[in-house]
Amino acid sequence: MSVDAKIEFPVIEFRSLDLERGIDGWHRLCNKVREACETFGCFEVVYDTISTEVREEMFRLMKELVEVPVERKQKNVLPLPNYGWVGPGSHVSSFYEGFALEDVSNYDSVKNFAQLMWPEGHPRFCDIAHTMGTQLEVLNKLIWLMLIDSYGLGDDSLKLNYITIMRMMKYMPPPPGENETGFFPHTDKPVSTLICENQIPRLEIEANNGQWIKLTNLSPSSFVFVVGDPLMAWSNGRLKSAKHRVMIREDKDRFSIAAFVFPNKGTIIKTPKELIDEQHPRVFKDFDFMEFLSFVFSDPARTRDSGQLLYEFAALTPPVSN
Ligand SMILES: O=C(O)CCC(=O)C(=O)O
Ligand SMILES: [Fe+2]
Repeated sequence: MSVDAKIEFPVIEFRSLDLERGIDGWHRLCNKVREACETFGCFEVVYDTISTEVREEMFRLMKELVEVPVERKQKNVLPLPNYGWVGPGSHVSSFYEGFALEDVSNYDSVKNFAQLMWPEGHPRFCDIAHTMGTQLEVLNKLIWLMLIDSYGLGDDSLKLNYITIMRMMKYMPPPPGENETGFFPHTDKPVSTLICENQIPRLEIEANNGQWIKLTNLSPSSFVFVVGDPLMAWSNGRLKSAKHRVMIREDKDRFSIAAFVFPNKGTIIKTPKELIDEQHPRVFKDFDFMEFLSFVFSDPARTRDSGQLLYEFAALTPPVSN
């Protein structure tokens, strides 16, 4: 993929013949995924199990979604702060609009969302959003499994009860001649995220040297996997939560979809003991995910650069080696 100044952003192809646990191809993928997540905190995954037809249809339906009256959009409220409908001119940016579909792999939950937006119902939206959301959940699980295998851990070491929240976003073009922040720089607070866009490349990732890498050439079958703060904590700081942002330019509307892994109430984020030793002393305390979210969304923490919030909330100083 083409990137700014010679930093090679990882592109990993998930061919179905390599996706059998234990075979050589699987181990090669595990190592690549781990290396990408340790170096960049994210990578481009080429995954054609989610068909381009479903994906394109989803973006077409999102164009219908943004046309529903504001009174209906306002009904998209989630119990989590800052999730739910966020209209243009919010804290995110003047040019952003986002909806949140809670528990997207659960058909009834998708139906409830559709009923709020289209009181007469919208079976096509339900089918496509549920299919896409469920497939994104499967892809995320696959990537987690690769991370577990690459560290030689047991299956239970990253076993959480969670839901997948699918955020559907639109970025409007800024005034002519201007380059604008569509989504401010941040690390994700859910455990991990998969992002895709309607072929309008505007996502940027911060590399270790502080340089922003523009993801300009994602394939139509690609998704961007992003390590969130809790996954970084789980891995004892080996995996990096990637700072990312969306920079928009005057031309077309950009639509994107992000599938976030949200642990259920009461979930404790805990580093497996196998990832702690003399060389890798424990960096973060165990913490309750919801308490971390409350911290993040409490003032004044929310207004600060989010790249440091995990450290402020959970870092052990000094790190401990047992
Ligand atoms: O729209 C995008 O590509 C990214 C959105 C994002 O980073 C987020 O919702 O956390
Ligand atoms: Fe994000």
